[in-house]
Formats: sequence, C-alpha cells, structure tokens
Amino acid sequence: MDSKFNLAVVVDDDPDIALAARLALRDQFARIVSLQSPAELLKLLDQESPDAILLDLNFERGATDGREGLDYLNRIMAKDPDSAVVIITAHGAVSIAVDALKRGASDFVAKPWSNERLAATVRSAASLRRSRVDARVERGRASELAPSGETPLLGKTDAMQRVRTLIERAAPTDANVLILGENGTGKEIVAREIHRLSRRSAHPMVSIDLGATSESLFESELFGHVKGAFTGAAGERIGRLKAADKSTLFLDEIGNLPLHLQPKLLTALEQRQVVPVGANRPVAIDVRIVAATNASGDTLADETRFRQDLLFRLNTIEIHLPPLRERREDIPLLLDHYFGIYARKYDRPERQMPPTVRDILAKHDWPGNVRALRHAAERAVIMADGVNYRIEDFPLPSRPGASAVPIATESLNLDQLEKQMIERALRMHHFNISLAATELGLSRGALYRRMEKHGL
Ligand SMILES: Nc1ncnc2c1ncn2[C@@H]1O[C@H](COP(=O)(O)OP(=O)(O)OP(=O)(O)O)[C@@H](O)[C@H]1O
Repeated sequence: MDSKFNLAVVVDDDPDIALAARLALRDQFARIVSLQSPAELLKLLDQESPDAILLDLNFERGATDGREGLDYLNRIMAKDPDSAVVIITAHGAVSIAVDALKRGASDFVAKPWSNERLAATVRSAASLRRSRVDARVERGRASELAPSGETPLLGKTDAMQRVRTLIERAAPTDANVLILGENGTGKEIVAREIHRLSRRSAHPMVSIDLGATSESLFESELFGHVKGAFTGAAGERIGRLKAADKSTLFLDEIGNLPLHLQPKLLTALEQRQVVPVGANRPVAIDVRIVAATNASGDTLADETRFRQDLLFRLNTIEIHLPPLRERREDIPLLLDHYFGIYARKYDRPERQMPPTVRDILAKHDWPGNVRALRHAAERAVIMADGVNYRIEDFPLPSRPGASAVPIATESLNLDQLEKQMIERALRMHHFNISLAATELGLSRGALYRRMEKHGL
C-alpha cells in the first residue's frame, strides 16, 4: 500500500457510525476528523483539504430522502471541485446514491458496511483525488516555470471570489481597470487574467513598470520618439502605448507617473492617439489600460500628486486586492501550492505541514504578501529534512527568537558586517553554497563573488 494519506473527515451525526468509520480508516489516514454536520465540514474546507470525505446524507431527524445532504454536496464540490466524497447511504437507497454521483461524489457505501469494503472505497477515492490534484499542480508548475506562463490566481476566500467575479465581469468590456493592492498581492496576475479573458487576448499584453523606469525615460518609453528627438535618441522608438495597439497596456506602479506627464497620458487616452517625442503628427492607438498601484486610494485622491481627471479615466472599474492578513484562510492553500511546485523543482520529497506549523503560518501577517510567502515556501522546501515541515524552516521575523539573531560585532563597517554574515550563513549550512545563498537572499554567483572579495 502507498504511504498513508493525510486527512479523512467523517461527517455523521450518529456517533456509532463515526466511530466505526474511524476504526475502519485509521490504518490509511494520519488523521481522521469526525464532524456532526456538513455545515461544520464547509467551515473546515476553508482551512484544510481533506484527502477523503465520508458523508452521510440525512441529518434532519427522521429524514431519509437525502435532499439536505445533496444540497451540501453541491456546496462542497463548489468549494473544492477535486473533493473525494464517499456517500453513506441507507441500504437500498440507490436513486439517492446515483444522484450524488451525478453531483460529483466519488462513490458510495451502503449501511451496514463491511470494514474492508469501506476502507477500499475510501482509499480509491483518495487516490483518485491525489492524481487529479497532482495533474493540476503539474499544469501549474508548467506555467510557473514557463517564462511567460500564466500563474493561476489562487484563493478560496470570499474576498478572492469577489476579485475573480470582478475580473470576469470587467475583462470582456474593454473598460479601463485600476488594480489597488499592497506589494506582492498579485496585481500583475490579475492584469494578465483580465487580458487573457478579454477580446484583445490574441495580441500579447504590453507592460511598463513605472516604478522601475528612470524618470528621464518615462516619456519616450510611453510615447516613443523620433530619430534625433533628443541627445542620445539615435534611432526611432515606438512607445509602449503604440506597441500595445489592439491589445492591453499594463501600467504598473501608476502612482509613480510624474505629474508633468499625466496630462499627456490623459490626452493620449482621450483622443486615442499619441504624439512621439519630437514628432509633429499623432499616431492612432487602440489600447485598453489596466493600471496598478500599491499606493492607497487616498494617495491617488490627493490632487497635488495625481491628476483626478486621469484617475477617472483609469478607474472605470476598481479592483482591490486584499492583503494576505485579511484573507488568512488562503495561506495554507498557497503554501501547499508552492510546496508542491518547489518540491518538484528542487527534487525534494513532498512533506506534510503539521497543524501547529500551519497555524503559526496562518497567523503570521506576511507584510510582503504572496511574494514573501512564496519565497518562504521555497526556502522551507530547500531547508527541510524531516518527515514534516518545522516552523524553523520558515524565516518569520516575528517568530520569537528569529529576528533576534544576535550579530556579535564590534564594528559597524558594512564590508566587515557583510563578511561576518556570509561566514555565518556558510557555517550554518555547512558550507552548502546554495543554502547559504538562499539564506542571504543572494544568487549563487553573487555569493561566490562576495566570498572571493572577502577571501573566504
Ligand atoms: N492569488 C495568488 N495566487 C497565486 N500566486 C499569487 C497570488 N498572488 C500573488 N501571487 C504570486 O506572488 C508573486 C507576486 O505577485 P504579483 O507580481 O502579481 O504582485 P504585485 O501585486 O504585482 O506585486 P508588486 O506590487 O510588488 O509589483 C508572484 O510570484 C505571483 O505569482
């Protein structure tokens, strides 16, 4: 038999049935949780992804038609379409069982059951689920590792469902969209998703990160320039607005657009044409703008920093991406996602995340949001060496003791400090360069260069 599955949930208000199921399944599952009602199960699904669910369909006293249970089954499948649900039916209630299978249940067992039959049914439902999930992670990995691949927007919380609904409604309309959210909340993924679902998706989306563009280049990057327009403008350059013709232009960090260029962008959008720097003729453009910013709505509403007429052009539809600390139930799901991806990437075994570790990580505030969580998961995959992930595998600054790594130093000379930190990381990881580099937030090459510099 394969190694044990992680979690089975038995939902039955009859304690005898719950106990019998527990005994039948305990050899195959590391944990078995018994719940009295499907409502409790729905709550649990916000936190955990059971490998198998054993569900009785009749909860109301004396009820036998299973209607209530079938209703819940719909809701379970909507929450997690990969759920492996095995239905418990009364002997002879074949039509209810068939109805349940149509709604996505994996199988059914009739009471009274034989323990072997129950164990075999639940095991094969859990295996099926595992292979479905693996296939999805595999697809996710393919896109994750492909340079231009689309990362799926993960998250099961209501807040993320609302974001998804907004994306789906906004995408086909051609309206400009403004995405607001802290760093690392997934603004770029949302922009890509809007483009992918739009009627412009046949053309590649064009992006410009106004936070990373030097100010002197803003104008020619956006609008383009003609040959000799300014010193250094040797050739002609097509600006991003024109490059995005018939497609979507993603203006990242729009809050960084200097005030003096804001009217020029507004005019271009209103008149659907751009005038490249140094040119005297406008060029027609057909562009849909998706802009993003980590500035708060208040900052953008400050007219000394951002022109309100431009803001109104850009924010026909506004999408607010909540920070992770406001949708903590998504944290375990994201961690599992990235564990899967990085375990494959680094060829590491799949490890379990014990509930205590899961709890601490779900309570962490994740100031860098999903990007920080992703890095933490990558690091944990590299660092872990036991059967399970341990909290020490995660670099959480708020973890007691973690940030208080004492740096014994007599000097505040940066060079010397750097040398000390490198020595420390190397010792800590027994001179494993990859691990030390990850610890220091450097690439291997960058670590080698610094080791050379310090004669290490
Ligand atoms: N809901 C999500 N599901 C899956 N991955 C996510 C999600 N949100 C963010 N990520 C991942 O987190 C990282 C940061 O996402 P992204 O670049 O879209 O954030 P951002 O809000 O544009 O960040 P910044 O403001 O810092 O540019 C990426 O690796 C992305 O794949």
